[in-house]
Amino acid sequence: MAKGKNKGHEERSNRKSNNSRRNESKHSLSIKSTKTNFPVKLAMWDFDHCDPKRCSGKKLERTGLAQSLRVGQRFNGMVVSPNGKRVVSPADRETIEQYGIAVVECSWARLDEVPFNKLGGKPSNEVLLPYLVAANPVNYGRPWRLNCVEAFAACLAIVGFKEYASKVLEGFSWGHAFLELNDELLDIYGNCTDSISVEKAQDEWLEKIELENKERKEKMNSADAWLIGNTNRKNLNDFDNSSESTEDNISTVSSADERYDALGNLISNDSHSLKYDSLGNVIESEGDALPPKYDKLGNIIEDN
Ligand SMILES: C[S@@+](CC[C@H](N)C(=O)[O-])C[C@H]1O[C@@H](n2cnc3c(N)ncnc32)[C@H](O)[C@@H]1O
Repeated sequence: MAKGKNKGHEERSNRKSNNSRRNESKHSLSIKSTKTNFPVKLAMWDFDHCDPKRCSGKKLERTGLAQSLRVGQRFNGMVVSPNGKRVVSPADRETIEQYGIAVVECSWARLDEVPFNKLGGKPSNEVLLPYLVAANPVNYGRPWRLNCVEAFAACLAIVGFKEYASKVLEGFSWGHAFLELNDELLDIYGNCTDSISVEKAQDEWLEKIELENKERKEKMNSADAWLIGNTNRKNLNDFDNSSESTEDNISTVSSADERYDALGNLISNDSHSLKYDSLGNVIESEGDALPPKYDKLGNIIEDN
């Protein structure tokens, strides 16, 4: 089992002398994908928070596609991280070609344990990903909460390396679904010029799917009204002991659980409506609420 280099990073870093830290930074500049011929350098700071069997970052490391970095180890490429202050854009292509991409392999629930400012990337290269929907089995259908391999793939596709994006996802049985689910959006972002235009495209997309969700909700409400009419009929039927019942129909419509793909299409329909807490964890709730609104970090800003 490959151990994350940054497990208990603080105890270790206290023991290190300043000199050895300086040497480590110099050493990092020579990182390359030595085991594979993958044309872009992929790296990660791994905090060992996740189950190694389900961890996409560790899998990439095992197959030689990604390399592990130590906290403080310098990395001059793009750092895709929840600490980013702008979104990645096609303008970052050259940096990626030259220096690569790094991600932070950690748990979404333990972001506060990650020393983002000490990792070793250039602050100006720290970027967020724009709105995209996860296809991995842990967070399927959730916006913004991509896993490490999806984050690498998204970044590669946005800067115009779609083929490399497919290649990095190849080892994952669900990998192709990530590019399919986000195909149109990735093309839209890929045709932008800079971070500002990617954010604008994202906001327009979000407005579009919000409008579609509202329309869908209105349609569902009118379907409910129609079924209430039928309930009256059911009461009459009860009188004459008829076996026909509309109950099943009513519960199907009024407790629909909505999860959407990047196009705003319904992708799952369980027995409850989904709501998320600020970490993106699902909390169950009764009723047919609209999906919540998120900020660019995936935090809920308006819970419908
Ligand atoms: C929190 S970890 C979870 C990793 C997961 N355990 C796995 O198996 O890959 C996912 C990492 O991907 C990157 N990432 C995913 N979605 C992102 C987004 N919307 N913005 C910025 N970085 C993102 C970040 O580096 C983040 O730390």
